[in-house]
Amino acid sequence: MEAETGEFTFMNGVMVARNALPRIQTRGGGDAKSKKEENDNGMCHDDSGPTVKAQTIDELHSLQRKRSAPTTPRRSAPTTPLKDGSGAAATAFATISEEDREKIQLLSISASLASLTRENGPNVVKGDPARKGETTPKVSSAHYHRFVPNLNVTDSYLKFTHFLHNLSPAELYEQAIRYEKGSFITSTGALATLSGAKTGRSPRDRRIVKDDATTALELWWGKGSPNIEMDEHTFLVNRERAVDYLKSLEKVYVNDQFLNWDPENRIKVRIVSARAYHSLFMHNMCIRPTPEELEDFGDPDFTIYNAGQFPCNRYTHYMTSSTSIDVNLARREMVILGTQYAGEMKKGLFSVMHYLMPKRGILSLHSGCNMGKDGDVALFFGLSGTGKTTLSTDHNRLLIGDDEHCWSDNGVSNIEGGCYAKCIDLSREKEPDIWNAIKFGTVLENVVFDEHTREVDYTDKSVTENTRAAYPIEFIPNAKMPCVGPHPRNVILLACDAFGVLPPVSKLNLPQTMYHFISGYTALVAGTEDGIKEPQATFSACFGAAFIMLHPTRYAAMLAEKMQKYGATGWLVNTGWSGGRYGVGKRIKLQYTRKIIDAIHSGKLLKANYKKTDVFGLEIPTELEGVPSEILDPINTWEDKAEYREMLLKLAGLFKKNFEVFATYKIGKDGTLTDEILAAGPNL
Ligand SMILES: Nc1ncnc2c1ncn2[C@@H]1O[C@H](COP(=O)(O)OP(=O)(O)O)[C@@H](O)[C@H]1O
Ligand SMILES: C=C(OP(=O)(O)O)C(=O)O
Ligand SMILES: [Ca+2]
Ligand SMILES: [Mn+2]
Repeated sequence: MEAETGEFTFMNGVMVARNALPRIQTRGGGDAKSKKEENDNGMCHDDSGPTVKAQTIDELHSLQRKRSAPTTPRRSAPTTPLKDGSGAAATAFATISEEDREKIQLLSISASLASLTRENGPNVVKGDPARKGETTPKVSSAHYHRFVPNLNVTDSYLKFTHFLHNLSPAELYEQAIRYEKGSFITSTGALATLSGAKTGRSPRDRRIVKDDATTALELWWGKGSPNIEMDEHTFLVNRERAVDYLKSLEKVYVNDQFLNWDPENRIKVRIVSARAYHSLFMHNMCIRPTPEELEDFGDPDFTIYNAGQFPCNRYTHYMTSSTSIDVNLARREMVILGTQYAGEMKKGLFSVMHYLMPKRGILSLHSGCNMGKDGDVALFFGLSGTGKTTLSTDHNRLLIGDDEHCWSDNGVSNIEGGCYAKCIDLSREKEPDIWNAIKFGTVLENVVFDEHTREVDYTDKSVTENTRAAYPIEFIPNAKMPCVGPHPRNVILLACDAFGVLPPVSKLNLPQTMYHFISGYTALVAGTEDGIKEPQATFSACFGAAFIMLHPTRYAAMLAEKMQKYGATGWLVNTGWSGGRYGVGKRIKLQYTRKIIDAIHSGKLLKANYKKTDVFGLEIPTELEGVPSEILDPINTWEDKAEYREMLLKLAGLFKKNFEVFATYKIGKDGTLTDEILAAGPNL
């Protein structure tokens, strides 16, 4: 069989075997030429199915994508007045046309990208420059606000800036995979990305504009404050640098979204960024507008310029590294240079909320939040890695949010629209809801995966220990939508005590709750290398000193007032070590911590028998269902009791020392709470 050797040739466009085997007969058999309905040119053809409705390849491709339908039914403005003269009134009522809406959006985005020293906003065009024919008609900003020809024209003035506005996750996947190195789809459909050299926040590079008028007086400055100052001029230098960088690119991503599920206190945010990864991250983390809300978005209340791939200029005043995260409250803008860590955007906006909300009498909280079926709400405060995300994600309760909340007279509301979970050592068994949330749409930062199967190895720390997953809150099956709830019943303060001396759970009175809230203690282990490392105590006021804008006592006073008013109970939960310090003991089993949390929620723990510990004076339960009784008092778990005592006193001393700076401040209007709070600390 010659044909099987693959020797074919073309002859007058017809493929024949070289040694000219008899022609293969077409379906139907017999003499083809005798059948009228078949071609008579002697060529094979395939008429087995219906044909496509396109004449060309381009046409075929254009058939594939359907234009997103306008979501709001629009009343079109009548072109001619109606006979009864109602035409004018009808025109006034009519919503604006699609075209005008588009122009308003273009102008708003052009204004966001405007240089402050040169021409007005740049010429912007919506769509991907790589996909010609899919962009909207180019609209020059000159059409709108430059009636006099500007002779002082630069090259950037001549350039059109393409922007991709609120792309869908699918579109952002395509962008990331096509244009950003290190972007891959994992076996469960998540988008694996790399955040670059920075895999965590850079608090020492975070600067806030200090002006003479308001911020100098209002904000917390000086010792202990996270707010490192910068002047307005330097901010503008960095802003110009970021904007120029963004405009020099082929295209930028623009996200228009919301913060805060409380409709009365919702903030409109715009994020301009250079990477699809950043756009998808914020799509997941902020509240996603409905198509209708997006059409009526208008101008944002706050704008982030994320030029993280580009460094700041070290010759610029105040700059101490190539990274700078700058917040200007008066301009309602934030600039990011020299770091691509996406958490910087999320936590930057949180800082802004820590300023805006208290001004309205609303308390902003660095806490997770969930709610039982009966409407009992719990807050979970704690520094990074203490368990806010893990413990607020509870299969038996409704998740309101994992990290940032507001507590107003109406109850609690989540600031965000998504969660940002740590994934180091993540397991399906221990944290099934987070595990299952890592699917299509989720951003997976800095994880390591099998190059072929794309299965993620959550134990691998090759890139960083701070591996993360960012997903929309709806990816958690029992998310509470909308993410709001009534006033909290329990306020749980989480500490990961690597000294191993704090009890797994203590019931706190109000002054104790305030003492521990202001202290904001946790102890993690410095360094991730092998070998035993000394635990490092961290005190971060309000469990979020890195994000608060006002003096800690301002938030503490509001928390005390609200807890008192609504009768919430405070708890201190140690999610850290038991049976010895880090290196000797072990981290308390997540299973036990969950039992403790369950008993707090159900109200059972409130009714338990308690005894008081010495030094810290904490009320600890003697028994708790599902938890071995001996671990409830940490001294039982230490082999060497003298060593325990030594460690306990050491930690107590660190608490005392940390609190010294707060001793001079008064809390509450008459300051009555202050003495009680001071007395609520450890006794040495
Ligand atoms: N007993 C425990 N309680 C809470 N978390 C624990 C416990 N033991 C281990 N962990 C792990 O500690 C980490 C807590 O991190 P996370 O919940 O993301 O903290 P946060 O949201 O406060 O930054 C998770 O990786 C979790 O699996
Ligand atoms: C995103 C962060 O928060 P957390 O670790 O509390 O989840 C962070 O600190 O960068
Ligand atoms: Ca949503
Ligand atoms: Mn978290």
